[in-house]
Amino acid sequence: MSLYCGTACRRKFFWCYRLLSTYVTKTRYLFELKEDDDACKKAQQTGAFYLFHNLAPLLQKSEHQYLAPQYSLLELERLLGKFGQDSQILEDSVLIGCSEQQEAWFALDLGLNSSSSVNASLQKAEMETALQGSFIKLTKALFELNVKDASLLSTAQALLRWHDTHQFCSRSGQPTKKNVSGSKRVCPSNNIIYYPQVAPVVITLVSDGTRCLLVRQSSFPKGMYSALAGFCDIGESLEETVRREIAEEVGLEVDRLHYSASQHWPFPNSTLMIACHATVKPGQTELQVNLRELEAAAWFSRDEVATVLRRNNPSNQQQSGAVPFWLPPKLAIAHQLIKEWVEKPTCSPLPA
Ligand SMILES: NC(=O)C1=CN([C@@H]2O[C@H](COP(=O)(O)OP(=O)(O)OC[C@H]3O[C@@H](n4cnc5c(N)ncnc54)[C@H](O)[C@@H]3O)[C@@H](O)[C@H]2O)C=CC1
Ligand SMILES: [Mg+2]
Repeated sequence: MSLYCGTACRRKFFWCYRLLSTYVTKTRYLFELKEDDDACKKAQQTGAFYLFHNLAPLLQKSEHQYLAPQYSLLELERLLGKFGQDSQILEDSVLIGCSEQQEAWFALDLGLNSSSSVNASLQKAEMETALQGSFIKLTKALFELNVKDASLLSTAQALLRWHDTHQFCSRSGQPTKKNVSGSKRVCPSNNIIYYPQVAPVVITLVSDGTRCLLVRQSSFPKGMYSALAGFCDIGESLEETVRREIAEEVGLEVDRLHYSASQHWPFPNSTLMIACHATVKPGQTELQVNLRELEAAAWFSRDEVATVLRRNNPSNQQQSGAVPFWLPPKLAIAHQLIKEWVEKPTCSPLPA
């Protein structure tokens, strides 16, 4: 189908098309690969593969950061052959994106118990030697990856985990079958389609106008404080979740709130973090911390938070002993929310 609406406006639309073409073409190519098994199999022939072992990505350490190596199908088949593994395991790979030149990117886990391969779990140490890298937990590696790799590997891990934990139909109990791209699983006995799940979570930086509220869960790394987060309950709007979570966890009522940004977050499962700023009424700031949810919550001044942001490295702080807390790393949306508040403390909010 033509992308132009007619000869008269061809020139004008040519410019629009030229401006959008890379992104639109890439998006439509990925859509085709998700829907069409044959096209996706073909794309694997020229595609690149990222490797995992039990959900830990294969990484190579360069001077200052981790790099995620890519392998061609041919390289992968050779490697599998070397380990006496048949290439059926490739059926477990999932599509995670593509380059601007339409080179499709896939992820494959060599350590999970595969449904399609007899001898699925390959020896981790032997693989690492052959691949000249290490399978490193994403929780450890994420913050030392560049933004592109961090995002790709987060997506890959979430998708691989979802397939690993959703291999059976919850209605019939029969094994479900993954399509080639991994965008869905289907139960052959009743045709129920299962799509990868994402849980919406709101993360809110609460302010009383001059201070912001930071909280700690006992599961956080020592000394780290963050914005207040919570899963959306079924039936709730985003605004309702923000109001409920703030009331539940610290006993405050939201006066105004506004949306800031969102982020896919792979821990502990796939969540969509929806980041907001909220204000409470001045004079209604007394905290009643729910100790079943939080270990601590406190108000911090803009100066205190700005100081910690400037030197946000827990080991430095422990050495100097000068700053009692630290904040989530740059890649986390909590960091962006806090930074936004420090830089623009009086952005115009909407009523909740
Ligand atoms: N990217 C970032 O900057 C940050 C991300 N987070 C993420 O936000 C998420 C939610 O924060 P929490 O305060 O723990 O949520 P929360 O305040 O809703 O409490 C967690 C509890 O909610 C219940 N729950 C309801 N629906 C759930 C679901 N779909 N999955 C798991 N538990 C569910 C469970 O009982 C669980 O123990 C966490 O997974 C955390 O990793 C938290 C802070 C910063
Ligand atoms: Mg919470």
